[in-house]
Amino acid sequence: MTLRIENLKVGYRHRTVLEGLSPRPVAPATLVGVIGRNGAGKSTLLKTIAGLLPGQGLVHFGDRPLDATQRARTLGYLPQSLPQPSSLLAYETVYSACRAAHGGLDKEQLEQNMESVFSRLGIRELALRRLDQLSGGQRQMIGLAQVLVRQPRLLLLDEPTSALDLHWQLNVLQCVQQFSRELGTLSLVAIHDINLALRFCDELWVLAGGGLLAQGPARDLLTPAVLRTAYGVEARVERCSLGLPMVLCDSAMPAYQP
Ligand SMILES: Nc1ncnc2c1ncn2[C@@H]1O[C@H](COP(=O)(O)OP(=O)(O)OP(=O)(O)O)[C@@H](O)[C@H]1O
Repeated sequence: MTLRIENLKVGYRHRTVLEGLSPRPVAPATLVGVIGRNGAGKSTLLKTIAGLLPGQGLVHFGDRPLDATQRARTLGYLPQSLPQPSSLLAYETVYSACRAAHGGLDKEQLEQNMESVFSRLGIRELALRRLDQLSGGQRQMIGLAQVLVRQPRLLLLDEPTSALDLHWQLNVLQCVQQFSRELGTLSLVAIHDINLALRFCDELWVLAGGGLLAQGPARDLLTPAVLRTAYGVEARVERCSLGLPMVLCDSAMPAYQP
């Protein structure tokens, strides 16, 4: 299903964060990286699409508005905060998320879904550990498992790699990419690591100055001018030995205001 957003305004009671947001429609199975400096509005945008903040404008998924019913059926959202530590086992929290999403499945099917998510993410050894005895990064992986087990058609991930080491950062992006391709899931991922975004995302949305500064294929979009405006940095975009673009930052511009 295609995501269509037109003239979207998002923010808080006394503060508009993004206005006139009209990205080109996004096709199913696309992995979109949402990037921009701190405070650019990445989380606010994802929360609005997730229905946690009111927004003005049009958000359609497929041929229907993304309303509460549609969200309950199609959407998976991972917030920036990690799952709260509790005495529950990791397995139990993922199982509850699975039951909530797929109430009609029998026990065997539910267990198959669970098995598939734990082994895809490579976290089977965490299944029987209590959440309050896991590290921050391990809890972030369990949070992701709680979302992926629902098999959402629209996946919103707010900095899913913020607590992860190099291995797990790659692992998560690889899983999300594979998941998007296999199930046709459309994923929006807010992310700070630009090179990770360039490596895995099909398309980037660059937020800056209260709107969408740029949108396009990840491998062509970023230029020194875009990076200067979006982040206030002097940067180069070079090709690595695989021919993929890589951003190298040289300096931060002093007293930068977008
Ligand atoms: N609850 C709130 N009430 C009022 N303003 C808020 C609230 N939460 C965030 N903001 C403001 O909205 C703007 C966008 O914040 P948001 O969290 O969406 O940015 P972000 O791009 O996700 O940043 P980061 O990369 O730091 O996570 C910021 O100026 C922030 O101060």
